[in-house]
Amino acid sequence: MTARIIDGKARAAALRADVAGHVTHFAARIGRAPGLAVVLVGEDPASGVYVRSKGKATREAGMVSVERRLPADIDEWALLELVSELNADPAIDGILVQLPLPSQIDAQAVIGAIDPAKDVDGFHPVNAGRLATGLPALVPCTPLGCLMLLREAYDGKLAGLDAVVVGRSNIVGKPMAQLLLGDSCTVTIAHSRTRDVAARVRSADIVIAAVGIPHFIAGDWIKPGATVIDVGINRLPDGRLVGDVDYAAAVEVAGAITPVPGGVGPMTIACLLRNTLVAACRREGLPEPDGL
Ligand SMILES: NC(=O)C1=CN([C@@H]2O[C@H](COP(=O)(O)OP(=O)(O)OC[C@H]3O[C@@H](n4cnc5c(N)ncnc54)[C@H](OP(=O)(O)O)[C@@H]3O)[C@@H](O)[C@H]2O)C=CC1
Ligand SMILES: Nc1nc(=O)c2c([nH]1)NC[C@@H]1CN(c3ccc(C(=O)N[C@@H](CCC(=O)O)C(=O)O)cc3)C=[N+]21
Ligand SMILES: [Mg+2]
Repeated sequence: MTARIIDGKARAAALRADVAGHVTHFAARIGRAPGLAVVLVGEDPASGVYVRSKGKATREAGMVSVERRLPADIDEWALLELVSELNADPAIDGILVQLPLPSQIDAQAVIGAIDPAKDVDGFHPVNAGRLATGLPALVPCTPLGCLMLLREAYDGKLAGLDAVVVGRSNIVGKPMAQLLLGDSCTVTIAHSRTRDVAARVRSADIVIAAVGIPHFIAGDWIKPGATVIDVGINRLPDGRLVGDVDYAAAVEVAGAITPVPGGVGPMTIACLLRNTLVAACRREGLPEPDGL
């Protein structure tokens, strides 16, 4: 049996179209479109590509896109100054500071300086705490996109499933585990000190791979019929983009699997637009857009 391929690109296009519809209503009601500011420090070419594609997607959804570029050697206070300027700007509903940041800058200090109401990445400790305690939050885009794909794959019935999240970063692994717990999965978080990752993965109905190592998850680790969500984005020396899962092997065992590219990545960008719309509605006192 070969796995069903989960088409993240198509699901993301549908979400972006839904967001665009809500943006039209927002603009008619409020007299302006939601605004997203993306801050890029330095000239990392891969980051430059993401920032440009985010800007294009933002404009296509009818929102205002603001790009602020700072040189790589800037000091932390200059970045904090820019963040407070964006916090105070009424036309800006969402602020994303592209990570990673150069080593002279304390990323936690910068994230902590963003107004939690504009923190569309969901990285601020206030949003992480709200997610962990079940309060309304801005939820990190990549895990939210994964959850949307899973809810669709299981027709909303995730309760009681065994999920293993490989990776415990603040931006992917930890919030992913919180979201799965919120949908009543039994959640295991594996990381670099886990004694037998393969055994954990073999027991899972749902596998989330967020490690950053190509082919880390072997095909014979996958329980037959399991759903595999591959968050990894790894550039090989030959230029190919691959995930963290040995896709060719896993696709023969899994019940459903996300490809790279075309899986989680496009969902991340669509969820960023979704979060910007949600932040804008909350800031303007409008009801939450439904169906997103
Ligand atoms: N598709 C998308 O939209 C996005 C994709 N990504 C991609 O997802 C991947 C993960 O990103 P991110 O969470 O930021 O990465 P981090 O490097 O922050 O975290 C990697 C995690 O993997 C764990 N890990 C490393 N080696 C092993 C090992 N041998 N066994 C088990 N666990 C291990 C680490 O454990 P420990 O904590 O112990 O060090 C850590 O928790 C990357 O490929 C990244 O490019 C990221 C964001 C968005
Ligand atoms: N503050 C912050 N927030 C982020 O969300 C953030 C970040 N910093 N730093 C970098 C990572 C990475 N990330 C991706 C988003 C989309 C794709 C994506 O759309 N990928 C396409 C392929 C793109 C290509 O071909 O290069 C796909 O998987 O199909 C990938 C990676 C967001 N990140
Ligand atoms: Mg780490």
